[in-house]
Amino acid sequence: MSLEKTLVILKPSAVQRGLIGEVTSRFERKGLRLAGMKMMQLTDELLNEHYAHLAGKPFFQRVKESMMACPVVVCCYEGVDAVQIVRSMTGATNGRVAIPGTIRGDYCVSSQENIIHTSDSPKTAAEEVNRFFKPEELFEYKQCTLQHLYYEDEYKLV
Ligand SMILES: Nc1ncnc2c1ncn2[C@@H]1O[C@H](COP(=O)(O)OP(=O)(O)OP(=O)(O)O)[C@@H](O)[C@H]1O
Repeated sequence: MSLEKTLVILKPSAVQRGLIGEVTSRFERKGLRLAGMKMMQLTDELLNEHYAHLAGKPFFQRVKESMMACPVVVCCYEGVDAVQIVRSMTGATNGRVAIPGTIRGDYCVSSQENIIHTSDSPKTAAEEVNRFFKPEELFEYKQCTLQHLYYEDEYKLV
């Protein structure tokens, strides 16, 4: 168990279909804490870095163009084992085979337009959070003035 930060990108398919609230509410309901969130237009340069592992694939250019179709919403979530939790809530790459109950399983029928990107390991998550957010853009919950909302017992409020 470790306290982790992980990156979620609400892709143009989520933005254009008006699914931002639906998807982010799932992570909030689960109990993950939103540490950072912003809308941004991705660039070819940033996507070459982010999707470097896809560089040899026939769909690489098409995926990059899809990711630049409109601004995306980039989120950083924090929680114990957050990387694995978010990844399991995401579901398989192809929305047609992703299990119902997962985000891709519930909201898409495509491999490419699959609603969200989520970091796939703690190492990748650390790199991706660093790629998309400056440290000052992330809220540190340990400085939260309302920590009793999460840890009432430690604050002797119950
Ligand atoms: N066969 C394919 N056809 C079209 N697009 C694809 C295909 N495979 C992957 N992609 C696109 O490239 C993205 C990255 O592919 P990857 O293999 O890293 O999948 P993933 O880890 O499930 O997705 P992500 O990294 O976005 O969370 C996918 O999310 C999808 O948008």
